[in-house]
Amino acid sequence: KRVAVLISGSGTNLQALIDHTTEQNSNSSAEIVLVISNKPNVQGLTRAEKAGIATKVISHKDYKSRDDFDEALHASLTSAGIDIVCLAGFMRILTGGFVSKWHGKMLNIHPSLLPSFKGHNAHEQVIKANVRISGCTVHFVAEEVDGGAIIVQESVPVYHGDTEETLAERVKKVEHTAFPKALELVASEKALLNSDAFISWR
Ligand SMILES: Nc1nc2ccc(CNc3ccc(C(=O)NCCCC(=O)O)cc3)cc2c(=O)[nH]1
Ligand SMILES: N[C@@H]1O[C@H](COP(=O)(O)O)[C@@H](O)[C@H]1O
Repeated sequence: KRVAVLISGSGTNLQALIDHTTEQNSNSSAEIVLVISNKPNVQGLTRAEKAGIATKVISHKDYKSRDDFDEALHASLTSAGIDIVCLAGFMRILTGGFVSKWHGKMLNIHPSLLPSFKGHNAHEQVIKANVRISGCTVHFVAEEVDGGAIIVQESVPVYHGDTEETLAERVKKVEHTAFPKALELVASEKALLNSDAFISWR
């Protein structure tokens, strides 16, 4: 399956996906052929270039509306013959129109155990809630932000005195195994999204 990864920043999850799909004995069903960032000069673009993967910057600032931005995104993905889209630290909310075109073909990684702690400040919410376990969730992207069907989750302990930084670092380690695992399940069609809430497992 031809995979595009959408990023906005450092791209450590992108790197984990690259390492997994290019490792010989992973015989992965997925091949990353395109990386798109909505921000220029981010480290994730350098990671893609080093791996010989095509890159593109589509800045939301160049578009009048969210719909226009999403349409440009969709055009790039379809012209590259993309089968699966991975959001890896991509920080733009996508319109329902775009999401529906990629139903069951678009994955996102979120740094909490959904459905708890949705939104862009998950670690802050986790620390404030004084929970003792956190982790990451890879889910299909639905119109409701962070509300899509869950594919893979991995947990980590939360320690007293943890800061957002110490927690983020511990969570990122398991993100880098969870995302490749989820991509493999979807690319090999072991995990299929039938309705927005349910996944069928083959
Ligand atoms: N429709 C849909 N689209 C998404 C886009 C990105 C992400 C990644 N996780 C994200 C979760 C939250 C945000 C957020 O609130 N950012 C601040 C507002 C930025 C903006 O104005 O766009 C961004 C990405 C998930 C989703 C999703 O679950 N559903
Ligand atoms: N979606 C969230 O944004 C961060 C992206 O980090 P990176 O993959 O760009 O290093 C990760 O923590 C991920 O959970």
